[in-house]
Amino acid sequence: MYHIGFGVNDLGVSPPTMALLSGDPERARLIAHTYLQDVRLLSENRGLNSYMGYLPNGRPILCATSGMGAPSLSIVVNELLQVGIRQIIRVGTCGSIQPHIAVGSIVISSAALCRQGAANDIAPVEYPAAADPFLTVALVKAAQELKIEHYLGITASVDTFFEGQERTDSANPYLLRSLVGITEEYQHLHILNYEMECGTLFKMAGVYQFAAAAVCAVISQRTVAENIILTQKDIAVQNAIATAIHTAANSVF
Ligand SMILES: O=P(O)(O)O[C@H]1O[C@H](CO)[C@@H](O)[C@H]1O
Ligand SMILES: O=c1cc[nH]c(=O)[nH]1
Repeated sequence: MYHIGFGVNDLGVSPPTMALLSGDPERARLIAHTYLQDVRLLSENRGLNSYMGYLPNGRPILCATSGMGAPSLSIVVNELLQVGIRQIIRVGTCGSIQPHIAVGSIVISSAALCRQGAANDIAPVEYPAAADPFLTVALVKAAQELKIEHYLGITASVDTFFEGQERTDSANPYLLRSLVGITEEYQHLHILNYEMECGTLFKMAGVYQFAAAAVCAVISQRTVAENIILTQKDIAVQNAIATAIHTAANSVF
């Protein structure tokens, strides 16, 4: 495959059908090398690092990189489907927009408000961006079993980290009028968090007919400040990874 840098022939006689998909290539590497056995690097093409390995129960699984944002994710997901992947769990990071959702916890997305241009090339704007219910319940069950603080609800997926998430402490302090107050509006709509991939992933799942779910580590608390809390990022990410791995290891998907 041109972008992900590997093909079905690189996946052996019993190829994986599930992928854990991270925006950050370093997270894909961390998941593979911390939790999987017999790990093999498949490709580092364009920084879209992909690894294949085995869960303790012998199940093969892929750890792949989406890159940041929906255009890159849409290419990677399309190619992953072409090599036989049928279940994708996004293991991401996000910013909480609700006061009770603290940094360090995780958000499991039931659906997404999809404000993403790439998704409009794949499905009408009104098309639902819904997570797979079975995979999502499995994530919740995993977080419960691991006693990880978790929240289930709607995620806002947008195309920009700064303007689209109403950040003004950046190179561009001037927001479009249509974006001023959008976070408060989303709070009233009971949206839990901001990130940049789930909406397009979920719409692709509906159109391409595969199962998608997402668990994101909360690394900023937007009711308090705009910045990322680096001191708690590692624990938050570990919580999201552990939840995804527990789900993959205990599910029959
Ligand atoms: O940590 P990842 O998975 O990249 O996810 C989040 O982090 C990036 C922005 O910092 C965006 O991709 C956003 O969705
Ligand atoms: O605030 C945040 C944190 C991570 N990723 C996002 O998109 N936003």
